[in-house]
Amino acid sequence: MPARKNHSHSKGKKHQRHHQTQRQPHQKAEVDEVQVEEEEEPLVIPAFRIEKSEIYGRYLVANRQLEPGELLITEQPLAIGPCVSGDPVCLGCYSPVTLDASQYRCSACGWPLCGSKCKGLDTAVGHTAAECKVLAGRRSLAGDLLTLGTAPGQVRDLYELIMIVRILLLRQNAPEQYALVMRMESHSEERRKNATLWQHYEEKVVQRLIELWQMGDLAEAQQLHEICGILDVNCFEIGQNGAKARTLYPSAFLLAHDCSPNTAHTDDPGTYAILLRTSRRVHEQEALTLSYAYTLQGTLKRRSFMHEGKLFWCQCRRCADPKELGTDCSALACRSCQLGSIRAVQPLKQTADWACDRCKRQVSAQEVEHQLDRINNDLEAIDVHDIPGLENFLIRYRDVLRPNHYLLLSAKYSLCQIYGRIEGYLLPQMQLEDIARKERYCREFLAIVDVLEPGLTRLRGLIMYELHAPIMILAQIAIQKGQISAKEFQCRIKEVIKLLQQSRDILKLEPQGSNEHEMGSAAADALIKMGSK
Ligand SMILES: C[S@@+](CC[C@H](N)C(=O)[O-])C[C@H]1O[C@@H](n2cnc3c(N)ncnc32)[C@H](O)[C@@H]1O
Repeated sequence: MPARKNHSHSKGKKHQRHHQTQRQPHQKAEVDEVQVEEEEEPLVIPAFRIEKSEIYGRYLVANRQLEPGELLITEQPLAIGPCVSGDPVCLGCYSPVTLDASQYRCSACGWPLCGSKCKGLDTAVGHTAAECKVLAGRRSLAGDLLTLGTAPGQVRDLYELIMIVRILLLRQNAPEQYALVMRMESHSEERRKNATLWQHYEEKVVQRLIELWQMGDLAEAQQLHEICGILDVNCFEIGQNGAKARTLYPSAFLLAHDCSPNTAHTDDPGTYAILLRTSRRVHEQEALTLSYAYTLQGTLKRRSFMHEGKLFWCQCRRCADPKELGTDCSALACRSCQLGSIRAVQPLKQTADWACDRCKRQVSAQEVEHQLDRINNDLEAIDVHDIPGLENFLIRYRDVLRPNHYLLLSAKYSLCQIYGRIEGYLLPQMQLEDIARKERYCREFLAIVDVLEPGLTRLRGLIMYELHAPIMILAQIAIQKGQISAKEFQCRIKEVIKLLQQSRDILKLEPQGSNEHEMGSAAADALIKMGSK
């Protein structure tokens, strides 16, 4: 299943899988002024510049109209490390590992690695000799504790320290890179006011590194808190083909957030470089935006995620709209009148009551939040390959949530991906009604993604690929049975071709070697077989 790519610490949910100018790659984003050099050099207007505002802080603005798909930034990470998820990964390449005794481990520090030939051994983006020395010196406090019997929380806490140690090593070994990291926003002052958050990092990171790991010579407490803040605010979550890491990039961190953004990014599985493109047309003077949160979540959830991790309340057009740009993807069914929809009346006020648009019954935001958490837990408890389980989930909540609700869409997206792909439900084995259901779910999902992540976005590319197959099969069956005319058949085939073309054009932007790129190639092959370009 393709992994979701989100800016920073958006939590990976099972059922939600789902800055460069025209000039050179790796160019710095500091392009405030256009330099006129030699007379014969054509004047190149950089695609964007850095601005500063009271609301956003530093952010990037388009210097001219940008067309969909323009490559704006491609740059290597300043720092990379395991995500804060608790899932053990190889310190060299971030692919999943186990904690059992048979797992290959680094002979010096004892941390699990994918194998002796891991591509990330002794590279700047993997397990370096300097890091190994630090960890080997604390083997009994770190690597040796990573066993099957270790509590998941403790595993998570140990992995969390890796990226912090790597940044401290930058300070010693690459001071310029360290300085770039330390220029990033940490929101330390606001974080300090949140006693629970501050105490968490004080215990889990600061005291551990200074007192237990005896690393006080590399950083004081204040700096460690600063680094924790920088990581929470600026990290990207990346990874391809099962690998998962978090990264800091020298200029991509400057993009402001929007819940329906105008850029999309992906990462190179070999180098972990980010590739950031416009996903749709961006007008001159428009801010360049990406989404720090998963876009297929409701306003209540997205806003609290941003507030917790990034320390701001999003006020974007989508957040301000009770119907979320017309998608209505947070609406609940009213239990009282059974007719109306319950929505946030003042979505920018996080704790304001929600109300039914018919009978006006009010529900507190807290009650809504609890209800959504319960439903989300139900969904998370279902295996992603459990088709009957997911279908039952849709039945159980169809009278509780409105049809476009993000939790229903999440289940539908999982179903779109597994119908046709798992034993018992492979396309030739599927009942006609199941094929038709796959088509319906794909269409419903695509209609929402078209609004929330319009243009050249991976999610659109993936779902369009999923959608082409059921349309094609059902059209073939229908013409064979004489249920549709040749004209109608042609019309459906035209739609299939259009879906495959768009899917190919989007997914070919994904890096070579990624599952998404493979799917783009499959779309291209299917088009060739159909005699189309
Ligand atoms: C990754 S940083 C972006 C760069 C940052 N503005 C700077 O000057 O370093 C994220 C921070 O930018 C600010 N920010 C980004 N998007 C915002 C938005 N839509 N509304 C308010 N603040 C935003 C918040 O302070 C957030 O914590």
